Amino acid sequence: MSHSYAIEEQVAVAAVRRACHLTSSVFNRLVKNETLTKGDKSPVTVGDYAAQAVISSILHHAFPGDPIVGEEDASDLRAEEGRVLKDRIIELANEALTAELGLGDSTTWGIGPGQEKSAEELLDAIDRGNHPGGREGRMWTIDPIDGTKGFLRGEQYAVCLSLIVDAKVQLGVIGCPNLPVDPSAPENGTGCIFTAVRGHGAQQLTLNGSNPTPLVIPQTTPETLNFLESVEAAHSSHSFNDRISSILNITRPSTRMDSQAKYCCLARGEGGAYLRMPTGVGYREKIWDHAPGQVLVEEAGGVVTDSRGEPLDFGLGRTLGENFGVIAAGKGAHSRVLAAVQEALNETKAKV
Ligand SMILES: Nc1ncnc2c1ncn2[C@@H]1O[C@H](COP(=O)(O)O)[C@@H](OP(=O)(O)O)[C@H]1O
Ligand SMILES: [Mg+2]
Ligand SMILES: [Mg+2]
Ligand SMILES: [Mg+2]
Repeated sequence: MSHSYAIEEQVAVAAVRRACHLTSSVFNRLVKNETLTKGDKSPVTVGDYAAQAVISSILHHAFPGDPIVGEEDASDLRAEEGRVLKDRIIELANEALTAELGLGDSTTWGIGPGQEKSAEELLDAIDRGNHPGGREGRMWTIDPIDGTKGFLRGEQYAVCLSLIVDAKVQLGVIGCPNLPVDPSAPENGTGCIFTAVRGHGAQQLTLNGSNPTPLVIPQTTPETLNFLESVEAAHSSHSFNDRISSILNITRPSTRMDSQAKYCCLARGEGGAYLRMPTGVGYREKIWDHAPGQVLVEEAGGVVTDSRGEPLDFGLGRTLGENFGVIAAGKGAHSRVLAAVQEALNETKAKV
């Protein structure tokens, strides 16, 4: 029997719950100057920084020796111009670390409610996410807000955490505060957590940690297959997906959604395939954007590969290396989508 990672899962779910509490409460209070534009032109908010500080602090308490590959770093906050932003982040992180969320008496693993931390401790917690990644040993990935653009629009985003051991994702936890608990009754409320442990299945919980429901991707027929894709046209090629839809005679329009909520929806049978093909050359996909989603979909019975049909390699560092895109789908659908993708790629090559 494979390792159950029971303590890791408990700590990871608690950390994601605290971070989701933070991001959903900050959204309505977010003011104009609380968002920065990073060097790569992408946005980052006080919510991203504070959520990484919270998750990293909880992981450090429970597993002090484990390295972390986190999206954000605190260098902009340590500069004098970052003072106001920093003070706000410290306030938000401490609010989330000390909140009574009904996680029980969990002082042993530091899942709180804990003590307030100093600014220096919280900036250091953010910067502990600077691990370069690699092929050996245990490491966590944190994407404190995946789909920051969706978060800013009030649409989908996800708080994403994974544990990678010797380049294999063993545990994935994804919190989706804005995702309907029951897709067939969206009026019944939003807020879900998805968890998966390799060899032990995938499940959905409510945001307060209750109602565990096992997830299995249903069979799709040509009539029910459709694509999940990014909202942002710069993140994946919409026109390529249209081409694949037409090769496969798919008439249902693609469902556009930000973040790894796409992997979560796929895992619970909303949408038959997630296709993310590069829009140009040069961008390398980050491991924190795919690690928890990959184990979740695989444990729900699906398949995740690149456009060559190769598994994603989480042992290359902070990125997945040269970008061959991502195809995630249920078992039957995956081979059909992969064949169509390869056909479309060959057509393009033949034209050049
Ligand atoms: N040119 C590009 N191609 C593909 N992904 C990109 C990209 N630029 C940014 N991204 C990534 O796309 C993620 C969002 O994916 P999606 O479009 O599925 O919502 C971003 O995560 P963050 O929002 O965490 O920064 C970012 O890492
Ligand atoms: Mg980002
Ligand atoms: Mg991301
Ligand atoms: Mg992010």
